[in-house]
Order: sequence, then structure tokens, then C-alpha cells
Amino acid sequence: MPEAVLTLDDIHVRFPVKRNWRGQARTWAHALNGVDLTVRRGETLGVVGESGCGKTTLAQVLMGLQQPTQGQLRWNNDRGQPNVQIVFQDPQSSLDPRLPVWKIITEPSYVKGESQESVMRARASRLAQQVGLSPDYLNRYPHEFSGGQRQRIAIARALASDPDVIVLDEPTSALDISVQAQIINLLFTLQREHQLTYILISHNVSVIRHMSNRIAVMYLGQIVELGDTAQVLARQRHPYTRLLLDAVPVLGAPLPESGAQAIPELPGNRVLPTGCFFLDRCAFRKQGCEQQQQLKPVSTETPMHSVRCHRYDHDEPDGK
Ligand SMILES: Nc1ncnc2c1ncn2[C@@H]1O[C@H](COP(=O)(O)OP(=O)(O)OP(=O)(O)O)[C@@H](O)[C@H]1O
Repeated sequence: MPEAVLTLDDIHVRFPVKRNWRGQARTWAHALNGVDLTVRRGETLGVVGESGCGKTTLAQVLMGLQQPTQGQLRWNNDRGQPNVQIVFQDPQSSLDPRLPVWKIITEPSYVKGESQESVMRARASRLAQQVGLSPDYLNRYPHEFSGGQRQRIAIARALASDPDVIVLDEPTSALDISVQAQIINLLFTLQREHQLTYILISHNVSVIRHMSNRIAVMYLGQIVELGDTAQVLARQRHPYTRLLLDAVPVLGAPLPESGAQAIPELPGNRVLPTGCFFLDRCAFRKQGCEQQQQLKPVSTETPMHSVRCHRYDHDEPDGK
């Protein structure tokens, strides 16, 4: 098994949302509520879940932009500092419109102390070729490129500093359908060539299915199911994962009757449930579900497929 790049151990993040007259926080939004995760070199880990479940907060923790309020994040490198780059959904707003492309691409190297223009231009030229852009265009500005080309520029910039992990935040959702496949293929090629590790954040289960080796399903700031993508998609164990996947229309299949498989809205995160976070919405609730649940292997035969559900406690391996 490839080595771990990073390990998250019981990560919690909460944000103050109301303060008293002394400025002390009275109410909190609990964005992450005990995330345990190991990310391995060269893999693509897909993180899926509806709006507000904590995907962005998780990315911010990985990038060091948000300190966990509890828990530990360990990077397996000897530099002492991790290097995490991000590719955003909308390349239009993530690229500085005032800079020529060669400067945008080499910004991370510049921050690392490389400042000679000829060196940086040569580096930008190599990176441009790697992502399928002509080096002849490097003096141009972002608005002179198409959406797909701009996303290639953003990917080149992410590659520039030899990152431990690249977070892909909905990397294709702002692009034309015809361009999406090209960008996905480029990401695959680069991953193969450079042993890149991706964390892919998306609402789009089809993109996650296509790109990820493993999938983490998030609900209310927790991972409720984690495992090999094919395994999780073929046999979802958590009732929330089932709802999430049932809500994805399948080409050629009849649409579900309206309301029949509606995903229950994410409950508020100001006051967390004391037991299973999904309890109120679960059709399979049983005695014991009022207790907090841990992420545990579904069975001893599938140790890499974990679920946070009382029905899969070891004494009842078939999830009855
Ligand atoms: N700075 C903040 N202050 C207060 N609450 C916040 C802050 N940032 C995030 N939250 C809350 O934390 C929760 C998780 O938000 P987050 O943006 O991580 O979710 P998400 O899954 O990325 O959603 P989306 O898919 O819409 O981007 C939400 O309830 C959000 O309102």
C-alpha cells in the first residue's frame, strides 16, 4: 500500500456565529465534527456531500488556512511544512487578471525564493507544455484564454511548486461539457506522470465516480462512509450515501417520482445531535442509534470500507 501523505485525527472546526457584549462567542457553527482520514500518495480521494456538510472547511484545514479547534493533522514529509495547492471551480476568478500567464504560473516558485526572470520564464514554459498550452501564449493575460485553457493555467500553477497534495475544488463544474473530459484526462495524465495526490471535492457523483480511487461521504461535518469508490458505489452501506446516490439521475432510467427519494435537508449545525447525526432522518433506526457512532470497517472481510452506522457494528456484520 502506498505511504500516507497525511493523516487527520479527530479534526473539529467550529466558527463563532454570535457573541455577547464582551465579545465572547455564545453560539457556534460546528463545521467539522471529528474527521479521521488517511490520504495516500498517488491516490485521488473524492469528497462528496451536499452544500454545508464541511467540504470547504476540510480543504481550508488541509491548506493551513483554518486551524482545527480540536484534533491533529500530521504530514508525512521531512520539510516540516506541507505544500498544498488548490485548483478552484472558476478559473476566471482564481487567476489574477493583471498578471501575464508566465507570472501567474510561476507565482508559487517566486514565493519559494526563485526570482530570476529568465529562470521563471523557462519554468513557466515547461509547465505550460505539461498542461497542453503553447508556450508562445505566456505573455498573454487570463481574459485572452478560453475557460478550459484558463483551467490548464490554474493546474500549471498548482504543479509549479511540486505539491504534496492538490485539492481540486469542483475543477470541471464551470466548464463546457466538451471541455470537462479534456481537463479530467489532463489531470489523470499528470497524476500518472508525477505521482500526484488529489483530493477532489465535488457535489457531482459522476465526476467523483470517474476520477476517484476512494470516496469519502460527508454529512454534517463527519465522514459517514469511506472506501474504495467501486465498492462504495456498488454497495452503499450508510443510508445517507444511498439517498445521495439515488438522487443522481441515471441516463436511460426513469426519473424518480417527485419527492420519492428527496435528500433530507442538512440539519442546522449550531446544536449537534447527541447520538447518530443522521438519526432523525433515518428509515433504519434501531436501538443503539441514540449513541454516538464511530467510523468502523463494514466487516472484517472489507477492512478498507468503513461506515459510521450502528447497523454495522462488529457483532452484526451484515448490517441488519
Ligand atoms: N467563516 C464561517 N463562519 C461561520 N460559519 C461558517 C464559516 N465557514 C463555514 N461555516 C459554516 O460551516 C458549515 C460548513 O461549511 P462549508 O463551506 O465547509 O460547507 P461545504 O460543504 O463546502 O458547502 P458548499 O458545497 O456549499 O461549499 C456551514 O454550515 C457553514 O455555514
